[in-house]
Amino acid sequence: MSDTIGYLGPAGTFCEKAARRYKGEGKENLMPYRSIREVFGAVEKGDVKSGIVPIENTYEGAVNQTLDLMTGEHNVYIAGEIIITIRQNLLTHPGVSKREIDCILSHSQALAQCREYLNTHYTGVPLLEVPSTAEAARLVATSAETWAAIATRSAAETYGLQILAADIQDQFNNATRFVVLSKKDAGYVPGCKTSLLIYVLDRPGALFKVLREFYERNINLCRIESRPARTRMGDYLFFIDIEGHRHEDRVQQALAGVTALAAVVRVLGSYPTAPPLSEND
Ligand SMILES: O=C(O)C(=O)C[C@]1(C(=O)O)C=C[C@@H](O)C=C1
Repeated sequence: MSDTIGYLGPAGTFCEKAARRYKGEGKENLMPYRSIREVFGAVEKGDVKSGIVPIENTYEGAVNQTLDLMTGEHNVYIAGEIIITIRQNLLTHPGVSKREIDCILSHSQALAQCREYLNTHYTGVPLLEVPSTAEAARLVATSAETWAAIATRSAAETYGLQILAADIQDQFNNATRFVVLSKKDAGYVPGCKTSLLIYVLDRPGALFKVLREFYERNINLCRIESRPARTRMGDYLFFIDIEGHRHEDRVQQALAGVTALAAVVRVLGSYPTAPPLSEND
């Protein structure tokens, strides 16, 4: 296992780029997995020391599969995060022209981030969701000449494809936040955040009272996201990120208050807040 990092592969994904960036170029020992679920499983089984998975994008929002896996019994924690700029490219076999393309493959998030571009330039061309951008590139390289992939520049090099169109994402400052999964979260350092999973019974003011526990202790909420509780329509789980480490007194007091109010409170992890995107990222 050593210090291997599992990531959503194959080689050439944005997840791989995030893993290399997080550990520092040349220092990483990476292991690709076919799905986000397999990365969770590898961390839980101890096959890898940590794993990196995408959790939200500035344009398309949450990576729902990651959130849903966080609610499962995987017994892994968030121990870190990193944000990288996402530049999507349209890749084809060398020599293929725009009018020859009859199917475009990519990860659902990548297709969504290029929705307007595709509607404008490839109206009516079938879109095919696959587990990652690099898997899309690999499939194009080994399949029909007239397929195209939305993927990274490094995937073009890895799979011998041309970049027919670069930077096709609809939003220029497109970025994705990735979280680092581990069997334990990070120890206290200044500048941490804590991710929580909270389930409250459907009562007037229930969520307000939970949020008030943070407000009254001057704890800033930096994210709140809901996902279906998969019980009945209108029942939700809340993913809340707060500033502060779970070992800080004010956070512990707030969590004690929330625990008295909510049906479920799970600390997903405390970890250092990612540095802001660099200009030349
Ligand atoms: O498919 C990849 O290359 C990934 O790293 C996954 C992923 C995602 O799930 O959001 C990461 C960044 C991009 O937003 C597109 C896809």
